[in-house]
Amino acid sequence: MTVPDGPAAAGRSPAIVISGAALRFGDTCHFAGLDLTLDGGRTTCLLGPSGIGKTSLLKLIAGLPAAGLSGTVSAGDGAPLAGRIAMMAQRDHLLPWARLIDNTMLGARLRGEAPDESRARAILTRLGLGPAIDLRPEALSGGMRQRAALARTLYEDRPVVLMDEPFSALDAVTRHRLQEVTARALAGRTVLLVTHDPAEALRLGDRVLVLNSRPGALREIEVPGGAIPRDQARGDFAAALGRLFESLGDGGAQG
Ligand SMILES: Nc1ncnc2c1ncn2[C@@H]1O[C@H](COP(=O)(O)OP(=O)(O)OP(=O)(O)O)[C@@H](O)[C@H]1O
Repeated sequence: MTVPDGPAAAGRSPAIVISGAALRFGDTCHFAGLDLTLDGGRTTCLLGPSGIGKTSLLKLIAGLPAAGLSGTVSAGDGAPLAGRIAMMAQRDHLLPWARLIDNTMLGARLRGEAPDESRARAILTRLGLGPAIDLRPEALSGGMRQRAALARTLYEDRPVVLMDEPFSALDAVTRHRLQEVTARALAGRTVLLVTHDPAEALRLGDRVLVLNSRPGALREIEVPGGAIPRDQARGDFAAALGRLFESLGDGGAQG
């Protein structure tokens, strides 16, 4: 079987409204008063210096408790967000004793649902992990483990997907190919993707935002034209890349 591109519920991928988000530890404020709406059914890429609070923002949206973090998050359609979000964290969180295919279907098992092995196989094959389906995590390379975590996230088939540097451990060719596979699989969903790779953000993002070192300040970067994943050979891609590097270089400060 094949993996369908985009969600069956593409039209039901809600906007996400974040209000008054803050990350503070004692006298240190990483961001405060941050308001952001993620467009429903579209991909937003978030960049910013290490330690600025990008992962924390993902945790806030996912409803994961974390020290120092506050703010409200709601769905634009007014329905609860619980059960509608899949998150791919920086750490793969693979169970060491479980085969790759069982790690992929872990969420279903934990929820007491019947796992769909043929769908899991199709996703793993599409991510280039077909030959590794029966291996345990100790036998996987770092890049394979990251693809395993990606497979588990895609298997969840949620309308809202949060991804924290999902391709950071991959070689350039595999990264490029999996950006395409992932973009197709997530088309029509509400996606927030954190990355340190400016070209990746411009390939995949309907919107590209930089979280800067002035607490709570987000800067939106004008994106190039073209369908996602965008063609890096376009002239306006290089221009957008220049703007994005400039923004990252000055801490994302608003000009
Ligand atoms: N318990 C804590 N006490 C003090 N500071 C903390 C604590 N937990 C997290 N932090 C700080 O919160 C900040 C935000 O962390 P976060 O992981 O969200 O950043 P990030 O932008 O995702 O970083 P990276 O790009 O390196 O992944 C970091 O500077 C971190 O040091």
